[in-house]
Amino acid sequence: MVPVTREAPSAPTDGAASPDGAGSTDAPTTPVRTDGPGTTAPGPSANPAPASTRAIRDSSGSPAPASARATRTNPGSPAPASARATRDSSGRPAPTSARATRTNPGPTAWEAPAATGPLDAVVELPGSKSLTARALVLAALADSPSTLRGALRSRDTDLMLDALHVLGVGSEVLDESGSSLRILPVTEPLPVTATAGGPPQVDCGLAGTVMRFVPPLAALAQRPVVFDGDEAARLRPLGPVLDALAALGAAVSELGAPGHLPVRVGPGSGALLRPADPADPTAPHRVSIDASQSSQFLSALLLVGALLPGGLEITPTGPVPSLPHIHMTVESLRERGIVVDEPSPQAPDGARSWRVHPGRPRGGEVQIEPDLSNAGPFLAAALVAGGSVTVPHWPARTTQAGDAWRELLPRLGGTVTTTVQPDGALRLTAHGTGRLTGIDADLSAVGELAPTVAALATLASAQGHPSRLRGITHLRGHETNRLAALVAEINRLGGRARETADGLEVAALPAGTRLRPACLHAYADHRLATFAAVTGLAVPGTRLDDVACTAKTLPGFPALWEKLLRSTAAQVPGSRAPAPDSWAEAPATTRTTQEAC
Ligand SMILES: O=C(O)C1=C[C@@H](OP(=O)(O)O)[C@@H](O)[C@H](O)C1
Ligand SMILES: C=C(OP(=O)(O)O)C(=O)O
Repeated sequence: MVPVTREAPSAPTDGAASPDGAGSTDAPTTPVRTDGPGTTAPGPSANPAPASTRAIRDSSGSPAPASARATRTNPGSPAPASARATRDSSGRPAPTSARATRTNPGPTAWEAPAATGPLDAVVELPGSKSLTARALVLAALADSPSTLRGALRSRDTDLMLDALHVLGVGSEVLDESGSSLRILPVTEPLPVTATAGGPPQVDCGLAGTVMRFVPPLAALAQRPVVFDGDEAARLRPLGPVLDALAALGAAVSELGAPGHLPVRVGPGSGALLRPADPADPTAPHRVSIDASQSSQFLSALLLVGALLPGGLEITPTGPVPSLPHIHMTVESLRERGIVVDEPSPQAPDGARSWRVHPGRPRGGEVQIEPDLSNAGPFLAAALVAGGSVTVPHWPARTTQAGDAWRELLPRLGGTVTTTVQPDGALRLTAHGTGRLTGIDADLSAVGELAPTVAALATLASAQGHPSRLRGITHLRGHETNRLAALVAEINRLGGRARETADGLEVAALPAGTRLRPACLHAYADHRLATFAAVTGLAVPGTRLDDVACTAKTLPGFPALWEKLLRSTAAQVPGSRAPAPDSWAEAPATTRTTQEAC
């Protein structure tokens, strides 16, 4: 296996490489083996990024120069400022720099509104983060321009768009909301724009999709690209992707802690652009990868596989979490004409291979589904407050993990009904009474739903019901160590939670226990923020140190949540929903307080 190199920390230099490697300064200088597969994300003190590697950021802390983030109608020509407006959490266009920097909690906390009565709400959700990320990457590599409708515009997806611009991809915003986008693709070697002050840089923010899906594209580019992100992103695991790219012949240099951002990835001698076997150009490239820490490692390779001459065969060495996300990747490829062979579901871990046949994804129209994972907190609110919450445009068939809400919510004390819309999609309604039940669930396939499940489990524990969430070891490498964070926040509320080897347990409290209002911590994690919002419904006085981090995947969350709570069935004539003890007397409004957590 070709080693990933670890550089003595220094300001990275540009290394324009021709596909045959001439002129590359991206090649290893001191080949040093770094981490092995299975590395877990170290705690903050275990992973200090060397100060000198931070020199690639500018003095303001903004990782990428503004020019690199400009939306372009074709490579190299900056688009008008209006085309790159994004929305802040209030829905107003945000300055470009707002999405390039980490959310700063600041001195104010958000007062999570408590439920004042049963709900009767319809919530329209923006597009799926995961589908938007895949649609952007595949549109970037397509055989013709693509038009995305219903795309999510959030911090993660805007960073993805910015990253693709660095790789030469063009884009145009087609409507006022920014959710209709035209993407102008590139062919390999991807025309990465040279920059004067060093290698082009990609800011991954805290987006797993950006930090895992884009480095393989840099391995097909004209020159190396440096990837970095938030401090918290430097703790997220990346090593197996780097190992796999290096094994395939890319030039990979770790600039900080082994297996973590920042890294430089380049084409090296261009091995990924040549047949794996010159004697048999139809033979696929082959690689093994340990994807037990994140399904995104496997998705990252699947997304780029068709571009390699002969295609790519990938064999995960062990279990893969979040399998619906792998199906989503495979379906996204197939919808664009790429042939993918999947292993038999019966094949044991370590003996499963995915083969992506060579080809170029088709461009054209793509409609993005609403984000069903982000539907979770809103649907959960019906179980906590009582009443009902409806999400329209729920796809009748989907690969999204969030479809599992249909099965999970009834196990937590709710009921779920659907009606068919004229266009064939569903209107999905969650109904609740305020009475919750605990759950014992293996969430390995749907780990991103765990924080919302944990919020309901916490409230169920105060009604006398224990819960156990299993199969989610990999949540320790999410935006924060979610198992540790959830346990800390549940206990801060007066619950009794503990980490297990592969998840967490929430012990039953005496039925009728009143949880303690507290100022909860988001850890810059959007799903910890929505955990606080859901628990706050039944624990009046709950506050949150950083609601702005919800902009990672759902800009406008506080306003949407406030609107949800205004739609109480109590205000609907004829409503007869029961009034649980936990309802607050205060009206449901979202406020911030000057008091810090
Ligand atoms: O591919 C994707 O879009 C995602 C895959 C999953 O990652 P993990 O397998 O790391 O959990 C999921 O949790 C994440 O929110 C999005
Ligand atoms: C794990 C998540 O995000 P990411 O795509 O950054 O991994 C998530 O959204 O729950």
